[in-house]
Amino acid sequence: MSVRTRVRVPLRFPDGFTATADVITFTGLVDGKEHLALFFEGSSPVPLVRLHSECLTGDVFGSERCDCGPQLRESVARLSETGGYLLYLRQEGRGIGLYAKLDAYALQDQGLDTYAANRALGHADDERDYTAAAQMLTDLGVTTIDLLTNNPDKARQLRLHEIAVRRVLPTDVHANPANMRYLQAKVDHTGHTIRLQVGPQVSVPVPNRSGWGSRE
Ligand SMILES: Nc1nc2c(ncn2[C@@H]2O[C@H](COP(=O)(O)OP(=O)(O)OP(=O)(O)O)[C@@H](O)[C@H]2O)c(=O)[nH]1
Ligand SMILES: [Zn+2]
Repeated sequence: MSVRTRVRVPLRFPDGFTATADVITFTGLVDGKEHLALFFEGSSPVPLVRLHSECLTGDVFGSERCDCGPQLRESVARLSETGGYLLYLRQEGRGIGLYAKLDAYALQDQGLDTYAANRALGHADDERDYTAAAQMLTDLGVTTIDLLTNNPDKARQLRLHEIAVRRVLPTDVHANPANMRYLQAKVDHTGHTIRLQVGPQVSVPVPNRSGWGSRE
């Protein structure tokens, strides 16, 4: 496994935000998928890393059923500020694929929560494996990271693959009426560190970006 290609790409988002990243591809990743790394220049010896699981509906079309689109936009903003890596992982639908995710949405419209819907379709709650992400980091010479996520499983799996996660930093809370139930299920079921508040809210920043219970 190794880096295959590295190309510089100027990025412009629909809201006018711009950044520049090196887009990096790989050979020999364990799951054979076309995962990407985006490198943002910075001076920190320990890079900030975001593992973003593909979500076509949220990332591309702006679906409000989840928080993926705003998390992606936030990650790029933070990474272009501090430097680091965005790993864009082809794990659509928590690893079950796009069509199955939409089947799961249909079941959620009948009352199941996001995890029960997966199980009703014969899938596990979360089928994501981060071995390839660890391989990508290793290929890039990155062994110690600060990880931007609310999902404890990402840090746990990376550590199993010898990636030292120095700090886990939460993303902002990107709640709206259409994704509230989904975010609540993540908190209740998988221990996602999302500070949900009661009542309507939109993209509420968490006060401390240095990690839960710690300050820089
Ligand atoms: N199966 C399924 N997948 C979903 C659903 N909603 C979003 N996803 C997928 O979930 C993945 C994102 O996972 P999340 O649980 O939102 O967040 P996370 O990656 O675990 O945690 P963060 O790092 O904090 O973002 C993407 O691949 C989405 O396509 C759903 O209802 N069912
Ligand atoms: Zn999503």
